Amino acid sequence: MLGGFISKKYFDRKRVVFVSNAKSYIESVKDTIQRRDPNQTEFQEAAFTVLDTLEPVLDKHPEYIKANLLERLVEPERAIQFRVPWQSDDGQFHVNRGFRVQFNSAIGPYKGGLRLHPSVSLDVVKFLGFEQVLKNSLTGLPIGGAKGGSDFNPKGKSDSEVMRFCQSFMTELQRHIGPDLDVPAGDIGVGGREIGFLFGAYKRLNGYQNGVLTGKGLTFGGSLARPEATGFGLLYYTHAMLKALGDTLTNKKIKVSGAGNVATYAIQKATEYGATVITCSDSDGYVYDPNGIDFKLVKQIKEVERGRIKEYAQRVETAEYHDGSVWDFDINYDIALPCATQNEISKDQAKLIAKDRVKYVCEGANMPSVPDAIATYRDNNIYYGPAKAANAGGVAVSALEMSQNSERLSWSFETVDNRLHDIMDNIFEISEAADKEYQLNQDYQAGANIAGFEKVAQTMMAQGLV
Ligand SMILES: NC(=O)C1=CN([C@@H]2O[C@H](COP(=O)(O)OP(=O)(O)OC[C@H]3O[C@@H](n4cnc5c(N)ncnc54)[C@H](O)[C@@H]3O)[C@@H](O)[C@H]2O)C=CC1
Ligand SMILES: O=C(O)CCC(=O)C(=O)O
Repeated sequence: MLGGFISKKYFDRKRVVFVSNAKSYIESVKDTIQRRDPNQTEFQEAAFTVLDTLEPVLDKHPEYIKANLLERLVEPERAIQFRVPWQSDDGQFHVNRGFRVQFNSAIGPYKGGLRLHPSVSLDVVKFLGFEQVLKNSLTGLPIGGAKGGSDFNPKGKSDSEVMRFCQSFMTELQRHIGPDLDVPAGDIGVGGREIGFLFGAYKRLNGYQNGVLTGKGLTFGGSLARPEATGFGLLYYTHAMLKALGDTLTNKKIKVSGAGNVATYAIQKATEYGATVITCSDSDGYVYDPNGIDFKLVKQIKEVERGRIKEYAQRVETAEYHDGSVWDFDINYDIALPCATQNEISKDQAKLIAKDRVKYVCEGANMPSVPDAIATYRDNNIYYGPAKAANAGGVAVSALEMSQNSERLSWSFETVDNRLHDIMDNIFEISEAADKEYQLNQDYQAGANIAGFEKVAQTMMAQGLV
């Protein structure tokens, strides 16, 4: 069958690409990405990491090559950039950039978070949007992929400044979103406070449509267990992986990075499983507590007081604070759960993870390990749970929030949490099944990419030239 495509020509504007097989087709798609957006290094990292694992699927489905499916998959359906003017408390006028990348709507309305951080750019939003497409597919729920945000820095801003920014941001974003069109939620720098301000601004312009955002407050359509979902889901996934490998979380020593939404609830659930979380961090430094990090205190300092993690060590006698990255801290432990940000683990830091006898790395943050770090895990027989599988619990419960909004009912915490647990078990199972089907030797990263891709690919094929 594949022979039919040998020497097939694709006419790509002025270039002629000879596609002889799956491998050269993938290389030609990577060339196209590089040629179109040479400076989008984070998007390239996310896209190439996925493309490099799809060769066996294309060998099995040469019709995807004929349909030039990968080139369509890596091109967002729509990328919106807009001006966000706002006024600070001292009366000065400021302008930030807003983005929404609506990446793929094959299997449902666009869905994905909004990030407020100075590093946000079209590149970052595209990498996150691309990851979201396959992640959302893995949840088994009917949601397409998107991401958005702004280079606005919420650090040190007053509540009024954050509110005025959110109102201005939504003044533009509102024309592009809707309960059946595109449903944003939180991400770095966007939690319950920001979603409330964004929802209020949307409502003033369009009336009450509570399915337009997720992560809402419980009094206006939010779901119980959404704040906990990403962190809890990460531990349900990790638990499923360890179980499949004949191991448990009990008495394991865990390093967590970050001290935000994902990290806080990951620490809580890990502790409930009988593990000890010995670290957490922010962008200045990390806390080490051999007795186990108290998630309630982290939440109080970071979410309520909006302070720095340094303050944790000032309040807990057994804890130490150090400037720098938690991944440079040399101590033996069992499991690494990066929950801060992209590319936080370099190749050298991955080597230290291996030296520190870590057996498992499961990602709460999006793309926290650089490609060379992932290769280092593989070389050292460290089992690796990639972000798009391990952190899918947040968006999964967002989709359950959409269901509750549609039926105008609220489910109990237990109902949502049980469904989350089932979804995370299923994500591990389908990733493992793809790993076995394609004989990948316990490569759960490739397994997740393939399982997420197959549903989107089949759907895009069924929908014609989309
Ligand atoms: N909130 C959610 O539901 C989901 C979040 N994620 C991902 O999880 C990660 C964390 O997001 P959230 O917890 O929601 O954000 P957040 O804004 O609540 O917390 C982020 C935390 O990371 C820390 N941080 C930022 N840069 C850092 C660095 N370079 N080193 C150490 N710490 C750093 C911040 O100080 C903050 O404590 C991000 O990669 C996000 O995309 C993934 C899936 C869902
Ligand atoms: O809940 C959502 O829609 C967004 C979650 C998210 O941004 C993510 O999975 O990275």
